Amino acid sequence: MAKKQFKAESKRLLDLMVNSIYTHKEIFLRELISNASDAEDKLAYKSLTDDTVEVKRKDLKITIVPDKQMRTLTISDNGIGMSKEDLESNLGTIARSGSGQFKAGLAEDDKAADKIDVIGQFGVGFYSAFMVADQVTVISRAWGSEEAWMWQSDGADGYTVTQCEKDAPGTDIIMHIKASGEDENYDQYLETYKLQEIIKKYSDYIRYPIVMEVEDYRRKDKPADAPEDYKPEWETVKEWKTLNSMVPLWQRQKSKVKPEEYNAFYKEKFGDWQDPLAVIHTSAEGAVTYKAMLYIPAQTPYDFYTREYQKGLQLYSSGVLIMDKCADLLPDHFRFVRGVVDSADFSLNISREVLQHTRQLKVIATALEKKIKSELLKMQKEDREKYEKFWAAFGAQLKYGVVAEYGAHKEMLQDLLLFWSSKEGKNTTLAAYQDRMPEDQPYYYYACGESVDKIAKLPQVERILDKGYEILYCTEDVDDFVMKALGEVNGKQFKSVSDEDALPQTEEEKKAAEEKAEAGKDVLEAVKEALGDQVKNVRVSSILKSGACCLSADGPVSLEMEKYMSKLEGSDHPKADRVLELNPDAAPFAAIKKAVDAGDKDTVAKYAKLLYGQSLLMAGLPLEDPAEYAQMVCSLMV
Ligand SMILES: Nc1ncnc2c1ncn2[C@@H]1O[C@H](COP(=O)(O)OP(=O)(O)OP(=O)(O)O)[C@@H](O)[C@H]1O
Repeated sequence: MAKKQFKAESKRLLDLMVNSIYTHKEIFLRELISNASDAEDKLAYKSLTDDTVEVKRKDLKITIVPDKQMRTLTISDNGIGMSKEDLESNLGTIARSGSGQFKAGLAEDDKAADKIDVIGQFGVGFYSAFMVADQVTVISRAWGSEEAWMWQSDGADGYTVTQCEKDAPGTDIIMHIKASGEDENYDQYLETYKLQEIIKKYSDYIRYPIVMEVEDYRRKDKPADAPEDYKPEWETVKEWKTLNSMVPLWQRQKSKVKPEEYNAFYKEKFGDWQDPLAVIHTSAEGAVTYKAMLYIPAQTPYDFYTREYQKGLQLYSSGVLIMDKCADLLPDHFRFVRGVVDSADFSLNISREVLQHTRQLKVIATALEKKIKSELLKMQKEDREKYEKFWAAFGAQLKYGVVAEYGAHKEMLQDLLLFWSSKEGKNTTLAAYQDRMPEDQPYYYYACGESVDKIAKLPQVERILDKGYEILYCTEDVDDFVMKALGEVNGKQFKSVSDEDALPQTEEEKKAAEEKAEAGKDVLEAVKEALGDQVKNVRVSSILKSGACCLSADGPVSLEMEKYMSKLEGSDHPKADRVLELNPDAAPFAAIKKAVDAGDKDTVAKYAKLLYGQSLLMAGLPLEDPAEYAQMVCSLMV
């Protein structure tokens, strides 16, 4: 059976193209400039491969001319140009890419091909002109030909091609800009400031100069014979200006870029007024070829810990901006990193606004994550002061990273963490803590609280310190979760000093504790009865040394977790099972015992509430009835 060809309703197809592919109308300029750059590239390639073509790369340029009176915007190049046939086949057939064919025709070992970077591939970009123009005229003269041709279309009723005059080879794209309406301001595409802005945004790294005549308001030179009361005069001058930077910093050799250049680029591009803490300039060749320039900022952006903050790296393909914040390139724990990634290998979708396949992205993201980690580790080892600055700005983010996804990233992050060390009186890494551990120390110890000072005074801290063991003082809400998520590092587990089994007990110690618990049973029961449901249990403490009491929790929810969750939105948060721990060797225990033995229930209740209140305060939790507590304390004084 004979195969039939698909037919396309070209008018509808064009309409679809113009109205459905792109999200932003301003993209038309990026597309036409990319085409002009491709045309220059093809001519540059020709000059490298054909001795008869004498074109100097430095003479190649792209010119932008807005004309408000005529309502036209003209984009001209002095590149390869198009013959009548080229115009008909390239601009008359939607989705036919002369540039794509050109690229496909280059041999792999073609040395001259390395010097060019053709962008076009889909054969649709040109038609984006109809998003902003109601008529497009293309005047083109192919290189080496004397003839020039004019292609013209209003986008709806096909196109015409007629012969015309053109002085030199190259192409002029003349767009007649649509009239502005209520919904859309087309006039802006005739304003030089807007055109400059769009070019800077999307086409800053096009490798040929993009020039436009712009107005500048300047102070006139002071005349030599100016009178004493001379007032400065201003004038408006028109001058041709190159709008794009051309060579992106990240394409330059690392050794040739000065630190000031890196810093200036960062500040301008990412709107920070402080120099970054570190720059990572890296490239890779192989499965995916890319160049990246990443920065670690010195300060926390004001919205960093809010939902408004968007993570991501700028993504370029062959010097053209594709995405401003590509989130897939950064894991959440490194969301503070700013920077750019450039690769010609991305599978772009037809609008060049998103990427089609994420495989290349994944490869790059994984490599960058490792790079960022090793850069931070290097900073931690070689410039601790700087690292402390980094930690103050973004340490919490790394901790959230440890907790996220059930601890899936803990191995990536654990070496980067810092905690306050009871021994050092400053921040320590886990590795340094482990190096200092006495041989018999069974765990990494940590204690949570509001501040280092307050934690140091917690009664449950005492016996661990007395053993000569170091404690990590944790002052952030998330810390308890971090320790639970870390679980075990280098064969040692994390233990809260408030855990009953924080210090392993010998059989004798266990027996002695059981005996004490048995001996104090009537006190424990009386205190529990007095406190009722406020506590789940009252027990003889094995975590106190000289302190009289403290609060701890049984079960999976710790007091710190309860505090953390109570700050989250919503009302139904899990509560810790509170346990009041009493020290049978401390004087208050004996005082309660006396009251119990005397059958003085009121005094027992008062003492129980006092000890419970103290324990709540030390744990950083609110008293349930502060007035009653104050009264009870006062009553002790009279
Ligand atoms: N200024 C120009 N000079 C020479 N040829 C051009 C010019 N503009 C467009 N062309 C030709 O027209 C073809 C179609 O252009 P169009 O912008 O529609 O697609 P493309 O650039 O090939 O691909 P993409 O859709 O990926 O941008 C190009 O491939 C190129 O051959």
